[in-house]
Amino acid sequence: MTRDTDPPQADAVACTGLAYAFGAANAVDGLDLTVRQGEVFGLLGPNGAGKTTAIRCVTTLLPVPAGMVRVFGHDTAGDRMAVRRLLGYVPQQLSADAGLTGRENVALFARVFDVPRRERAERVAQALRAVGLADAADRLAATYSGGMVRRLELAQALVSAPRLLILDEPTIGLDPIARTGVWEHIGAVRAATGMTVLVTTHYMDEADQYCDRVALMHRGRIRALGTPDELREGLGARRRAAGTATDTLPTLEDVFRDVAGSGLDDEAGDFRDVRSTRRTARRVG
Ligand SMILES: Nc1ncnc2c1ncn2[C@@H]1O[C@H](COP(=O)(O)OP(=O)(O)OP(=O)(O)O)[C@@H](O)[C@H]1O
Repeated sequence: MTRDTDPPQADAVACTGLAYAFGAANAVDGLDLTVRQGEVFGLLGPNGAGKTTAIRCVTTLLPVPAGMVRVFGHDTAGDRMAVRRLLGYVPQQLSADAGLTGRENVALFARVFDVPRRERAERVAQALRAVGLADAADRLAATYSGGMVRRLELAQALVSAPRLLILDEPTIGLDPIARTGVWEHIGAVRAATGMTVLVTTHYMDEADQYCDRVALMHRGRIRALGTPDELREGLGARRRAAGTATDTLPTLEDVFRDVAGSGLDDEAGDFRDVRSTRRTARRVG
């Protein structure tokens, strides 16, 4: 599904030399990244790797001080509104209002995203159905479980029929069944619409199972990129060459550790990262 205004064959996301610093700290440090149309792309990396900062540049919520970001060929710097119309974003932070019903929460997003008034009621109902919340639509969000809240936030992002859905740790703090539920609903919408998905996650099993390609980000840059199989086989080959191969094929977590090294345990992340992760986990848990 392309639109007339899109440059032909444009990638869903193309970042070239993207850099973003908070004061003297380079959160994103020369990021080159391409997300192809229609794929589910996983951005992985330890706390503080720069994933959220990069994603916020793609969504236009942060400016792009250095480098370039294009979404379906539209430059985020020059064509901000065109980019915003193309994407749906589920941030780490809570975006649903506990004092509104599920339907009211989604309707609010429909208004903000300029869904035509005549279509709004049906589009809201459609988004709620797509995430399995039709029966709970008229209950206050305060009564929802953590998994239902996350699916409600997904419906909020889907109501504008985005061509690119960006999810920042969509399943953090959820139990395994709720996690599967979130991914199944994403998969069903994707199968119906061909939507592209860019997701960050710390769950390697999810990346392995649901992502077409993954990129491992560390200290502001991409350190490894490929399908989960390619990454595993690549590490296996390096281990064979070094004479350290074992009988079992490496896991994606092994690849992650190989790329991030000791930075995984003690160098990356800070108080802000921990606080943000815990806050998210608490409210959805
Ligand atoms: N508002 C901010 N002010 C100052 N520093 C920030 C801010 N936001 C992020 N940072 C710093 O930028 C770096 C990248 O953070 P970012 O949140 O992008 O990483 P992340 O990979 O998304 O981490 P996590 O997995 O914990 O969400 C970190 O060192 C972080 O401390």
